[in-house]
Amino acid sequence: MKVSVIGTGYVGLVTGACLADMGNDVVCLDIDARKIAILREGGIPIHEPGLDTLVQHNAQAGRLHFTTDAREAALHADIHFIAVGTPPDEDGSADMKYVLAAAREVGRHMNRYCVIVNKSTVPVGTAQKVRAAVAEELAARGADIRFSVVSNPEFLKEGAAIEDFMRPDRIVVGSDDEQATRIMRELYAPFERNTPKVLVMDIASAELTKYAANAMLATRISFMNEMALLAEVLGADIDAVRRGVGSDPRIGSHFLYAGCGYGGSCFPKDVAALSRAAGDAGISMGVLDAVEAANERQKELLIARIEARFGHDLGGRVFALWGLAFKPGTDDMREAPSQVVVRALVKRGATVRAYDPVATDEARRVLADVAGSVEYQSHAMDALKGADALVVVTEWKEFRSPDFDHIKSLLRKPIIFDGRNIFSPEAARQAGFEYTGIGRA
Ligand SMILES: NC(=O)c1ccc[n+]([C@@H]2O[C@H](COP(=O)([O-])OP(=O)(O)OC[C@H]3O[C@@H](n4cnc5c(N)ncnc54)[C@H](O)[C@@H]3O)[C@@H](O)[C@H]2O)c1
Ligand SMILES: O=c1ccn([C@@H]2O[C@H](COP(=O)(O)OP(=O)(O)O[C@H]3O[C@H](CO)[C@@H](O)[C@H](O)[C@H]3O)[C@@H](O)[C@H]2O)c(=O)[nH]1
Repeated sequence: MKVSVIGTGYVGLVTGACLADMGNDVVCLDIDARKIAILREGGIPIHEPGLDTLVQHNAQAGRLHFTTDAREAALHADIHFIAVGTPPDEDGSADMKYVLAAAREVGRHMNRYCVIVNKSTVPVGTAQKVRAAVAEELAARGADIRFSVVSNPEFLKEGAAIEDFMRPDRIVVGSDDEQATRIMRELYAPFERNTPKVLVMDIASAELTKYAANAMLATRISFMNEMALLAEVLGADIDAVRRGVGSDPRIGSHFLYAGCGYGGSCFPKDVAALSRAAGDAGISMGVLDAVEAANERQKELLIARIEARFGHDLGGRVFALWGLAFKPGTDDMREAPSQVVVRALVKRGATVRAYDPVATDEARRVLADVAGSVEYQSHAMDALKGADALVVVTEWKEFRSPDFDHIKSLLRKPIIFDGRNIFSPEAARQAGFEYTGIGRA
């Protein structure tokens, strides 16, 4: 099928590459000429395992093209995916300006019936706004062309995006139009060879499903983070509690890991946007507000621990920081807890010696305001030299099998603050470390 993907960011690029790999003829559009130039030259602008090969393979096969020309994309496709950003507005609500601009581009140039698919995470009611924007553009040029708008939220996780897209748990399609539903079913038919995956529902329910899923996952994390604080005080171990709780199939074992808070481009903004939308609809969502508040507190936890150990004034101290990305497997720094930790350490006078396997360039850009006090290292061990303590913020695999003797020989003091509970407290203590995890006595 002929597809255009509007917005070649994280979701757009994964969607475009995967749909091309399934045999569709895909044009990816972006207003960012730099991104498109990188893609045309065979590079990719983000770090996502396997994505470079998938993009190159499909581009070479002639199924995946990149353009900044909205007209070219509009004329090419029968299905247009809108996958642009929906960042938080000043009041926390989702900013729809990119989605509506993308819709207008389609309306301005389309020349035949098409399905416009909203893949961006958008509040309930957006499909109607998209429809109105497209209709306005058609009317402005006196064109009488039929089109359908459907909602098809994306559930992929960064770091596992291709696997998530290609082996979905479910594909949610919100549609009130039989022709559009048929086209979407046909597009996703390759995923349904063994089990049905497409859940067709009304548009409002599809739009809300996306926010409800992210809010539920964020709630689990904040719940476990609060439980971790309690476990510490009561002398319990949150990791044992996690295993005990998660083995109940009604609860399940995923997304129960306590740590130094959730980050990323989705949970923080989507929880805030849902709470805001609920407020606008006259519903107060106390649970969601508590989820947010608990996460803000959790991101400050490592600093509180460091202060309790070293005092408020950290002038002259050096901290080794392992992990900058908001989670392993990505170079994404959006809302990363590391940003809170680094800025707080620097504010108190410390120097940060940071290492991340892939996010250093992104971190340099995002943390430019504290550049003078952050030294980026190319190897994990180099970050430790002469540091007062090791602070673990992201649980990259390469940190998981530590040579404690080596770490100890490089640090000025054998102290570890483990913000992701990746080390065994017993092993660390046996090796002579002062070890502090999250929710572990
Ligand atoms: N990142 C994720 O893991 C993820 C997962 C599921 C859903 N989502 C949702 O998907 C949407 C996109 O997220 P993302 O992380 O891919 O965003 P992103 O910021 O990485 O990319 C958005 C892209 O859209 C482009 N763009 C903006 N306006 C445009 C226009 N009018 N025409 C063409 N291109 C335009 C931007 O230049 C940018 O490259 C958001 O609503 C997000 O909440 C994200
Ligand atoms: O048990 C856990 C699991 C995750 N996290 C943190 O939660 C954040 C988000 O992690 P994850 O959900 O794996 O990453 P995202 O790529 O942001 O994916 C989420 O957000 C996407 C965008 O909406 C959705 O599509 C995905 O389904 C949803 O998992 C990260 O900071 C993790 O460190 C925890 O603290 N504990």
